[in-house]
Amino acid sequence: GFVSGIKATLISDLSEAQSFLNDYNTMMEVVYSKSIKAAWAFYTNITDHNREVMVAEDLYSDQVAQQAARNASQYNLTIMDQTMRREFIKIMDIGSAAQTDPVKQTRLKEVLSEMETIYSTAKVCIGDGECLPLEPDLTRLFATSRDHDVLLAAWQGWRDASGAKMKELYTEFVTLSNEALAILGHADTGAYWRSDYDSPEFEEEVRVLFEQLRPMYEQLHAYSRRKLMEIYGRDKFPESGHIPAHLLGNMWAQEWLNLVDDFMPFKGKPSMDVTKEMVNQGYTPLRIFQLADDFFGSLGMIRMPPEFWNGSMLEKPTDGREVVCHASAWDFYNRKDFRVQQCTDITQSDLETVHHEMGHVEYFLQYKHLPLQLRGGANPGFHEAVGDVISLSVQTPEHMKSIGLLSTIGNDTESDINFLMSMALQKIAFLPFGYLIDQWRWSVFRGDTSPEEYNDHWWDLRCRYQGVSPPVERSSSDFDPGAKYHIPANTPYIRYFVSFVIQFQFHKALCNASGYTGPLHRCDVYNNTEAGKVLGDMLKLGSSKPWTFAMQQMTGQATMDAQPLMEYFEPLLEFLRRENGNDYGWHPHCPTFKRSVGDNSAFSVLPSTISIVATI
Ligand SMILES: CC(=O)N[C@@H](CC(=O)O)C(=O)NC[C@H](CC1(C(=O)N[C@@H](Cc2ccc(O)cc2)C(=O)O)CCCC1)C(=O)O
Ligand SMILES: [Zn+2]
Repeated sequence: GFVSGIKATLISDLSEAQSFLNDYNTMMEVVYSKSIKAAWAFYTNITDHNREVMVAEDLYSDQVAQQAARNASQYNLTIMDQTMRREFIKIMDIGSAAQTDPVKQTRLKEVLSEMETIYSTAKVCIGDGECLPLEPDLTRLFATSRDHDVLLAAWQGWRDASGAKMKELYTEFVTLSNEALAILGHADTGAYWRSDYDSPEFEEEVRVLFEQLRPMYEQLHAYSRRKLMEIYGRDKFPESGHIPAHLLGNMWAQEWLNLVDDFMPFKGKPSMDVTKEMVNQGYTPLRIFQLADDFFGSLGMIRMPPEFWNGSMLEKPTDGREVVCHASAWDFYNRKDFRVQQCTDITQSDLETVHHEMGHVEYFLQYKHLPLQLRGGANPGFHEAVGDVISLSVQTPEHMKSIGLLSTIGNDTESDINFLMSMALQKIAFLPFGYLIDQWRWSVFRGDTSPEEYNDHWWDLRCRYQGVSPPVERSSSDFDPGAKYHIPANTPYIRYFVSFVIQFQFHKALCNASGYTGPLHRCDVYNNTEAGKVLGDMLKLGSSKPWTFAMQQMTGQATMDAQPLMEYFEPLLEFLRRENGNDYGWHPHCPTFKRSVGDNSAFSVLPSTISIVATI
C-alpha cells in the first residue's frame, strides 16, 4: 500500500528555531507562574474553591504546553547543538499534560487534589474527642512518646485516617496516569520518571548501590533492635528479627534521629539532640531560616531575595486555615518569586528540613537565568542533595558549637562515635526506605502489582529491605502506602535514595576544594568560598547538561558512588560490628499473625529451625 500521510518538511532554520525558543520562554513563564500561584493558593489555604481554581489553571497550562509541543515537533533536531536539542526534547516531553481528553485530564487532576486533601487534613481522634493532625502533634508524639500502646494507636489511627481512605482513588490514578503517558510513548509512569536519569540501566545502578550499603544498614538495625528491646521488652518483638514499625520515633520508621538519646553508645557525653537547646534559646522559625541563609551567604552563594522573605509561609497559620504542612520549595518560573512553605517546628529535625528546602531555592536562584526548560536539577537526586550537603557541615559538633547549640566538642573517640550514631540514625536508617518506595510504585505502574496486592507487596518490601514489620495485622482494605505523603502527592521518591548517596560525594568534593584534610564526618565548609564556587558552578548548569557531566565537573568522576558515604561512616561500622557480633539480620518475609484468640504476643513463633538469618 501507499505510505500514508505526507512527511511534513521539518524547519531546518536555526534562527527560526531560536526565535521559537524565545517566544516559548516568554509565553510559558507567564502561563506557568499563573498556574503555580494557583497551586500555592491551594497549598496555603485548602478550600474547595482554591482546589477548583488550581485544577482549572493547570488544565489551561496543559493545553498551552500541548500546543507548544506540537509546534516544537516541526523543527529538525538533527542540525541543533546538544543544548538546543535538549531544550526541544524537554518542550515536547510534557508528561501527563499530554492527555487531550478533557474528561480524563480533569479527572486525573481532581483525583490527585482529592488525595492531597485527604492526606493534608487527616487527623487521629484519641479518647477524649481530641483529634490530632500529623504536624505538629503526631510528629511530636512519635518523637517523644515511649508508650507502646499510645504509639500503636497513633500509628494505626493515622493509616486509617489517610491511606485507607484513598485506595480506590489511587487505583484510578494509576490507570489515568499511565494512559496519559502512553500518548507520548512512555511504557508507564515509572518509565517516564526514570527517564530523568538518562540511563537505561538506572534500575540496576540503584540496586547495586543498595546492595553495597545493605550490610551497614543491617548493623545499625541490629543495634537499634537491641536498644529498643531494652525499652519495650523482648516480648513486643517478633521472632523473625523485625522491628515493629511504630517504635522507631517516626511515623514511617524512615529516620530514627528521635531515638538518639536512647541509642547513644557512650552515656555521660553531651546530647547530640540540639532540640532542647534551640527551644531554650528561644529559636523561632524565622531565625532558623536566617541561620540557613547565612550559611549560603558565607559560601559566597546567592542569599534569599526579599520576595522569598515576603512570600514564604514559614510556620503553620493560627487562623484555622487548613494548609499542606508537608514542607515544600517553590520556583514560580518568573525569575522573581521563590518560596518555601513549611509548618516549621523548633526541632533539630526541622533545622535539617529548613536547610533542605533552602537548598532547593538556592538551586532555583542559581539557574534562573537559563531557559525555562533547563531550570531543573541535573537529575532529581541533585536537587534533593543541595540542602543536605550544607546540613552535613551544619550538624558537625564544630559547627553546632560555633552557633552556640552545643556547649562542648568531645574530640575523644567515644564522642566521635556518638556523633556518627546521630548521623547514621538520619542517613543510614533512611536508605532502605528511600529505595523501596519506588520499587513498589514502579511495580504498580508496570502492572506487576494489582490493587488487591498493593498492601501485601508494600509490606513484603518493608519486611525484606527495611526489616520493619506491621505492629498489627494488615488487611487488603488497608492502603498503607497512602499514609506516606509522596504517594498521594505523586512525588517520585528514588531521588532521595540517589541524594543520600551523592550528597556524600558532593560533601567530599567541597571539603577537598576547601583544603580540609581531616576525617570526612568532621568537615565543615562554613565561610569557605572555594567550596561555594565548586557548588555554585554545578548549580548554574541546571539541567542543561547530562547529570554525568555535572557530576564529573564537581567530583572528578561521572558516576554515583557509595564510597564517600562508606568512608564517612567507617568508624561507626567497626563499632557496630564489635557490638553486634552474630546478632544481626532478620527473616526476609514478614512475621505471620497468630489466629488463635487470647495469645498476648501478636506474632507467631516461627519454627525454631528458622533462626535469625542475614537477609538472603
Ligand atoms: C513544589 C515542590 O513540590 N517542590 C519540591 C522540591 C523540588 O522538586 O523542587 C518539594 O518541595 N518537595 C517536598 C519535599 C519535602 C521533604 C520531603 O518530603 N523529604 C522526604 C525525604 C527526605 C527525608 C529527609 C531528608 O533530609 C531529605 C529528604 C521525606 O520526608 O520523606 C520534607 C522533609 C525534607 C524534604 C522536598 O523538599 O523534597
Ligand atoms: Zn527536597
